[in-house]
Amino acid sequence: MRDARIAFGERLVARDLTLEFPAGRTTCLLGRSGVGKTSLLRWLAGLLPDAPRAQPVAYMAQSDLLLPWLSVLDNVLLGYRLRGDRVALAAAEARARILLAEVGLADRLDDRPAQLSGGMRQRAALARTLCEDRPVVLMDEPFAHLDAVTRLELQDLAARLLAGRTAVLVTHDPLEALRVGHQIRVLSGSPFIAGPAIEPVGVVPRDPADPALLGLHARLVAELRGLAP
Ligand SMILES: Nc1ncnc2c1ncn2[C@@H]1O[C@H](COP(=O)(O)OP(=O)(O)OP(=O)(O)O)[C@@H](O)[C@H]1O
Repeated sequence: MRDARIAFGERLVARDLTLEFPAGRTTCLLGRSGVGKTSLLRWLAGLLPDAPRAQPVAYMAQSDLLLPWLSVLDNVLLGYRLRGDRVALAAAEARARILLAEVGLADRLDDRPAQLSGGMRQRAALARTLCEDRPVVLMDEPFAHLDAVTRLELQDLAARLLAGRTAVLVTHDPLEALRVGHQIRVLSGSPFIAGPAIEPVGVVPRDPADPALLGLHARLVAELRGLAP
């Protein structure tokens, strides 16, 4: 994005914003609550009035946006159903079943979203996003509300499935950014600016016990604590 402006009426979230999201890589966005992370994702998705029309993206919003009257499996396949491509739908169904097994919902395919816990709904939403075969994937706190072990497992899964795609992932967790991000940007200020790109070494998903990661984690936490909310 180049010289972009993000605003809601008088409220200026960002101006003259130039950011690069390397192709085929995952960029993680960190920043205090309210700084403008979701707004940036929505801008990238072409969902804000000032934003240019974007190419089709897979977008995982902060709320799971599952349709209550559809089963878990049908929710994951919703995009394919709406596009009405029967051939793509048949192929996607096999992929959806595998993904739902990988997020631990193999025995919940026929449940309605209301029958799931919050974390399960989030896992279903994650499966739906990853099932959409799109080159650009935008994810807003995809692993919030999950227990620590599930969170690590799904970070691994997402890192594997996002390989080769251009992904932008918003998170509040610096360690998560360090595990799955090829590039990390910290947003701060109002209107916000993005700090320099941090590019941890090693392949993703990185080992959370890697001492180099823990050093960077301490640095990121200190940086975030120093920022005004
Ligand atoms: N639809 C909207 N109308 C008016 N103001 C909005 C709208 N959406 C966001 N804002 C404002 O834009 C600013 C950035 O909000 P945004 O949701 O992008 O922050 P965030 O960094 O994603 O926060 P959080 O981490 O809490 O989700 C906030 O001041 C918010 O009030």
